Amino acid sequence: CLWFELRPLESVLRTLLEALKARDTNDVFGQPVNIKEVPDYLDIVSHPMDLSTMEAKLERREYETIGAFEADFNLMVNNCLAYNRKDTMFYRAGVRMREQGNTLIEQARKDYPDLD
Ligand SMILES: CCOC(=O)c1ccc2c(c1)NC(=O)[C@@H](C)N2
Repeated sequence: CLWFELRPLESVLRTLLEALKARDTNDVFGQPVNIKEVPDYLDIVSHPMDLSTMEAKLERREYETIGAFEADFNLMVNNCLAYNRKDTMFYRAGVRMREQGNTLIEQARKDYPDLD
């Protein structure tokens, strides 16, 4: 439809974001980490990132390329792997999200090289 043609990047990133949300089955990446619940989080993570924040940035057209979107995705995953111990559900969810997300994002970069 016309919308996709006028803003192909926004359309591709929205589709990517929905696919990432669908793979977040434990819903650990959907919202910012709750600092009241995890008081030492900011001692270790200087730049928090989550899928809802990425969605807000997308809506505000803050991503100019697929690569810029990928950078926030990597930040989100690396924060998770840095904060959580290896023997936690959170850490395993981070490894799985990294694997599944990288596959989705790299495919989008191949399908839409002019958007990267
Ligand atoms: C209601 C308590 O929620 C949490 O403790 C919590 C909730 C979500 C989390 C998280 C912790 N830690 C994380 O590293 C990221 C990936 N997600």
